[in-house]
Formats: sequence, C-alpha cells, structure tokens
Amino acid sequence: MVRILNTKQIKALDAHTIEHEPVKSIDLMERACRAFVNWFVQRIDATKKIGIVCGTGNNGGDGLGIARMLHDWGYPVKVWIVRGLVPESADFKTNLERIKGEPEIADIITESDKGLFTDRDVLIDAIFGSGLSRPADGIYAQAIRCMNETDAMRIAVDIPSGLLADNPSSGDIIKAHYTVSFQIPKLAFFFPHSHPFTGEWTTVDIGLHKDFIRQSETSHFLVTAKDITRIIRPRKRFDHKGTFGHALIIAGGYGKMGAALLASAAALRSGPGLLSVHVPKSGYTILQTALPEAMASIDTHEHFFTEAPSLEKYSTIGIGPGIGQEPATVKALAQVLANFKAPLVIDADALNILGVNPELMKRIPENSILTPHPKEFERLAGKWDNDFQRLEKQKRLASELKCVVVLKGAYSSIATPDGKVYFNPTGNPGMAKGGSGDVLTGILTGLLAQGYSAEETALAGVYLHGLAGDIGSREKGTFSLIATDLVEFLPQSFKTVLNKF
Ligand SMILES: NC(=O)C1=CN([C@@H]2O[C@H](COP(=O)(O)OP(=O)(O)OC[C@H]3O[C@@H](n4cnc5c(N)ncnc54)[C@H](O)[C@@H]3O)[C@@H](O)[C@H]2O)[C@@H](O)CC1
Ligand SMILES: Nc1ncnc2c1ncn2[C@@H]1O[C@H](COP(=O)(O)OP(=O)(O)O)[C@@H](O)[C@H]1O
Ligand SMILES: [K+]
Repeated sequence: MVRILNTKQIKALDAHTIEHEPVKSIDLMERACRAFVNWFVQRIDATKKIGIVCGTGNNGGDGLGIARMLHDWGYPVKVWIVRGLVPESADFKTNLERIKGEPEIADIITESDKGLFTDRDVLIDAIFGSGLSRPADGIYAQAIRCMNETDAMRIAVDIPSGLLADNPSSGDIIKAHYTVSFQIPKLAFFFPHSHPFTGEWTTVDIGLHKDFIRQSETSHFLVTAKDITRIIRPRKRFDHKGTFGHALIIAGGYGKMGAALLASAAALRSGPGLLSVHVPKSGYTILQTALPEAMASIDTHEHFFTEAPSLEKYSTIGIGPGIGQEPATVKALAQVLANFKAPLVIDADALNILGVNPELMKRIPENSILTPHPKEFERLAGKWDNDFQRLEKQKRLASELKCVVVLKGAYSSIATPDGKVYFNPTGNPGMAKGGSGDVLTGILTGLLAQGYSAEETALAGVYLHGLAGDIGSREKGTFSLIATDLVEFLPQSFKTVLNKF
C-alpha cells in the first residue's frame, strides 16, 4: 500500500529525513535531482535542446541542480529563473553558485518577457513545487503561459507549477506531458481534472524515511500488486465447492441479456463454488446455451426482473446490470433488500433505482459494495464542484451507508465505511466501453461469495478487473478491447497476482 501524504506531511517527512538520517538539506536536494535526471536520461535523447524554468524556492533549487547534471551529461541546456517575490531559498542559492557560468542562465523579470522558450525541444518546469499555496499570478502566471504555448515536451519536477496537491486549483497551471514526483504521489494526481496538467506521472525514490511514512496518519492509499497477492487466498487440497459459496446474479432484461452474461461469466472466472443467475424468461435459452456452468433462476416475467427467487441459499447477490427501472423491478429490488441480510454488490440500474428511491438506501445491508460510475454516483450523491468535493461525497456516502463505495473510472477509488480511500492503479481507456462495468460486478460477486470481506473484495476485484484490461489491451489494443476480453484475460490476471510471491 502506498500512503498518499499531504504537503504538510511531506514537508515534515523531508525535515525528519534531514534530521534523523542525518543528511544535509542540500544533499537531499542533490538526491532528488539525481533521481529526476536518472529518469530523464533513460527517455530523452541527449541531442534535444533542454530549457529549465526555475522559481527561487526549493523547486527552483531542484531545477538548478538538474540543469547542472544534464549539462554534465552533454545535453544543450539553457536555464531561466523567474524572479518574482519569492525569496531565494538557501539550497537554491547553493545550487546557483554550483552552476559556475555553465549552463547559461537568464532571468525573467518582467511580464513582457514572452516567447522565450520557442527553440527548446524539452522544457523542465521547476517554478513551484509542493510549496505552492495559492494560484500563480503575475510574472509566474506569465512564465507558465509562455511554457504552455510552446510545442516543447513539458516535464514537471515534483508537481506541475500552479497545481495544488491537496486542494482544488485555479489559474494558470503547467500542462505537463510528464510529471516526475518525489517519492510520494500527491492526492491531486488521482483526479480526472488534474490529468491535463500532470500528464503521465511517476514517482522516483529519493530515500525519504520509510518508518516516518509508515507512521504518518492518512486515509488515502494507492493499491499495489503486493496488497492483492496478500488478499487472495490460494485454494487448498481438500477444498470443495461448498467452501467457496453460492453466488446469485440478478441481471439482464430484454435487449440487455448480454449484461447478465458478462457479469455471470466474470463471476464464474472468479472462483465461487456455485453460480446461479436470475434472468427474465426470454433469457433462459441464452443463458443456458452461453454458460453451461451457471444455474438458471427464471423470472415470471418475459422481459424484465419482477420477482426475487427464494434467497436463503445464496452467500451473496450481485444485482443491477441490464435490469431496467420498470415499476415492478423497483418493487423486486425492494423485496431483495428487505429479505437478504448479507452484503451484496449493487450496480447499474439497481443504483439508478436507489437514486430515485432514496428510502430504499436505508435497507442496503451493511458492508455491501456499490459500484457507481460518475453519472450513477451523481444520481446517488448529487452534483459536486470539484474532484476534492466529489471525494468527500464518496467518503460520506460510504460512512452513512456503512458500505464500500467504488467510484469507477481511471484510478477507481474505493471508499470504506471507516473513512479510508484506496485508489486503484490498473485499467486503461480501452475499458471505457459498454459492458466493462458488468464484468466488474461479476468479479466482485464471485469474490464476495467466497467469504472475502467487502473491503478485500473491492480492493482485489477492482485491481484484477483493471489488470485483465491491461493484459488484454497489450494483445488487442485499446481500440479493439471489448468487455468479453476482460473475462478472457481474467485468468491471466489472477495468475499474475497469485504468482507474485
Ligand atoms: N528538503 C526538502 O524540503 C526538499 C524539497 N524538494 C523540493 O522543494 C519543493 C518545495 O519547495 P518550497 O517549499 O521551497 O516551495 P516551492 O519551491 O514550491 O515554492 C516557493 C515558495 O513560493 C511561495 N509561494 C507559494 N505559492 C505562491 C504563489 N502562488 N505565488 C508566489 N509565491 C508563492 C511560497 O512561500 C513557497 O514556499 C518540492 O516540491 C521539491 O521540488 C526536493 O528538493 C526534495 C527535498
Ligand atoms: N480510462 C480508464 N482507465 C481505467 N479504467 C477505466 C477507464 N475507463 C473505464 N474504465 C473502467 O471500466 C469500467 C467501466 O464501467 P461502467 O462505466 O460501469 O461501464 P458499463 O456500465 O458500460 O459496463 C469501470 O470499472 C472503469 O473503472
Ligand atoms: K514544478
């Protein structure tokens, strides 16, 4: 689990490392510069003309150190220093002295200094780092705009200048193609509206104290492969189908029987002992033909879900994909929520029904998993002004319902009833297609049936689903990947995670 710390904590972490390693502040900066340069030289050809735009705080100090190192590597480097009101930090001064005439340095001192960087192939942004406390304005905003106007590849040091790590941002912000961040990912990196500024981001290790990181209080985490390997239990010699639970999927409707098939196929590939699928009458032949391993439970209605079967024998239920929102379906969902006391997985139309029938929300069993995409989430929780507010709403919903709320998208976030949020790293835009969510519902239902907790199920299920998408898109490409492929690559996804140790 990677702990996502706020800027105050990162500052304290820097200070702790300086005091207890001990290491001089300037030497820690040198380490940060070296880590950046190490990333850089592996990707950028030494013939490219590099421009480094520095502020006068420590982020600018990094920029100067990076300039010296890239010059030593043989890159043609030019440095600009944005001279606004920020006082020169001690380490900035030291790194300025260390440059000794080469590479060439120019000061940007007035807002009329425009069109400065046009001959550069690559621009490194070291104006502001995690010290930014308000929107960039004046000469800083001007320098940011100037950088954004060029055709150069832009690479941000630690965080794009102008982007706040822990709060919504406004004003001019560097539009980086890449962000190389020091050790700790910033919360803003996980949000859709930050992406045009961070571009592709990565973290580089600069040896900040691991114990201090471990002890820092946070409710935000980034999931790693190791976490999932720890969750998934290998099956034992004498295990039998009774060990792994009986899952029920309630899904599908006339014209949307595919949703039931996708969810059910994914559930079957996720390991429950038994799977039953409740579909309208018109789905009977389709289901029995497509998925011989699944048992059919048939609704009395030809075309949609109107009546839950007897539920006692099921360990869990996954409900929602393709069920529609007919009044009889609303009643049938209410009946399921009234009669089933164990955690279930609620998705798609079941969420939409809850959105317009909020009184049903109170009936959701504790530790259930809700899997809205942003539109479904808006129907449940209302509109938001920015991504940070959306996250707060997600946390609140999880805590009020005492459920796990999975908000789907890039870096799907998983909010738990006790206030934690896990961001998932797997998945790709190839999965932005109808049916991908149905597959996730199936995986989660299959895992929950086997006795994994709601939190374990959500962490593992979301990770494995995204990983299946990543493995699948390597073979099929992001344009051609379809939801069926996610099911096809699910076995490889499980195998990858199980073979980690
Ligand atoms: N020992 C350390 O603290 C390390 C720091 N490092 C670098 O230091 C950066 C943080 O440096 P600083 O704390 O000096 O801060 P920055 O260099 O990000 O910003 C400089 C100063 O600008 C001022 N400021 C904030 N917002 C402003 C605005 N909108 N307009 C004008 N001025 C504004 C603040 O007083 C801030 O301290 C990190 O992002 C990282 O790049 C790295 O060298 C690693 C080690
Ligand atoms: N750009 C992306 N990066 C990572 N995962 C994505 C991306 N786009 C979509 N996904 C994943 O694909 C799934 C889409 O689900 P959903 O929107 O419910 O689709 P549907 O309802 O059509 O099945 C989610 O799990 C989501 O996280
Ligand atoms: K920066």
